[in-house]
Amino acid sequence: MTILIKNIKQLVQVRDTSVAKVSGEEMGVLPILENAYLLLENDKIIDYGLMAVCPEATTETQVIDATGKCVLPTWCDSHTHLVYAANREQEFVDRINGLSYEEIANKGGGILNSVKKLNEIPEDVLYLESKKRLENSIKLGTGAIEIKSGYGLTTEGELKMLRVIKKLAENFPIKIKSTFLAAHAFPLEYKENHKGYIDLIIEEMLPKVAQDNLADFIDVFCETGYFSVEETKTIMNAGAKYGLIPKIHVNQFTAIGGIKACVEHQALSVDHLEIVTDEDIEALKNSSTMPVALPTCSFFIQIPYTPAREIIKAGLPLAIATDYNPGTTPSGNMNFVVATACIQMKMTPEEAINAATINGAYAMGISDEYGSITRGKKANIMITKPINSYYELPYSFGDNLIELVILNGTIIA
Ligand SMILES: N=CN[C@@H](CCC(=O)O)C(=O)O
Ligand SMILES: [Zn+2]
Repeated sequence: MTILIKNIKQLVQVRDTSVAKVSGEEMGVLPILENAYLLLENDKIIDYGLMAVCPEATTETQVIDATGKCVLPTWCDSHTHLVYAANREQEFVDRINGLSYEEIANKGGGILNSVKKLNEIPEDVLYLESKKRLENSIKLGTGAIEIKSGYGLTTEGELKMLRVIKKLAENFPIKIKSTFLAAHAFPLEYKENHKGYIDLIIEEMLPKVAQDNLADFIDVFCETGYFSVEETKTIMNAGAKYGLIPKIHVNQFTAIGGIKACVEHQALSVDHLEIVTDEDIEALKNSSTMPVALPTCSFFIQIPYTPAREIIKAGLPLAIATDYNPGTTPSGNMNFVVATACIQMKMTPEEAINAATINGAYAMGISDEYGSITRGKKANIMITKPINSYYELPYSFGDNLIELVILNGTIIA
């Protein structure tokens, strides 16, 4: 199957030479071609260039006229919890009425609320609920996504979540990476017995996850009141024995030295970073760990935004992702993430789009195949509605400007 997209107003994030990620000042550079064409063959990007040298379409070629429209690589959403049983809208109202995330968690809400519901829901219903969310994310332009477990906190519950993620990966054309997050919270019965729960993760859950090949990454909620830095290290070490690379929730509410530990354990990414110290920034310099900001989480639960300007000024890369989950971010809309990054974190549209594409792909270990318009990469692209320029993506926040999504060279939505 060959698709030729013609008359593209702006072909965005075009890179002749693939880069793994962009850092510091490079983040402000977003290569574009104006009045361009893009040629896709089967599941790959074959060619692109200016309309002046656009190839002739054969009779088998499907031609799409993108006059007035922009074409971009699909979003790479590197941090989600989209497999969950039910919404938590009561907590949303509790927060409006003055309770904090911590106070809600202490009342039995928060993660443990989702855990109870997850362990009650049948696996097929969990799949159907999750599938709807994934379909919606795809419609909004997401073409690669990471999904975590972490609402089971029992062996069966965690495996159930991971099996659902695996089934989504088998049934949908979107690229899915899976993360084992049993260390998301301590179940009530282990509140005073941290070692007991960590032993359960390491001795019972991890071998089963590995045996059934259910995860690519391992995650821990490294935070005051959740998993300490020492506990996080123990779990990262255990995961490493099964080849699971760490991608860690850290510095959401407090800075406790977790970032340095993650870097020392070659974490692929450190995610959240709403609270960042100079030591954290130093630890990230010259490392291969991608900082990941989750701006719509900050928006929804009204906590500080990740200091993007400080991170970029230090020469570091930055990715942005949704954090799609029922507690802190009930939205999988990467367009809104890009807009929030620009509006609240003062990222330029160029920086935000780099953060949501090539750097997001890096944070899932897939930037050799996803995250830019590069010959040989996967044909995962999106076409906007007619717009003045790609600036309108963050500018028209709240509108869906994505008209067409193509995944693996097939028109999806
Ligand atoms: N902070 C930890 N985990 C999720 C929230 C989980 C929940 O509240 O259900 C997050 O990334 O924001
Ligand atoms: Zn998260």
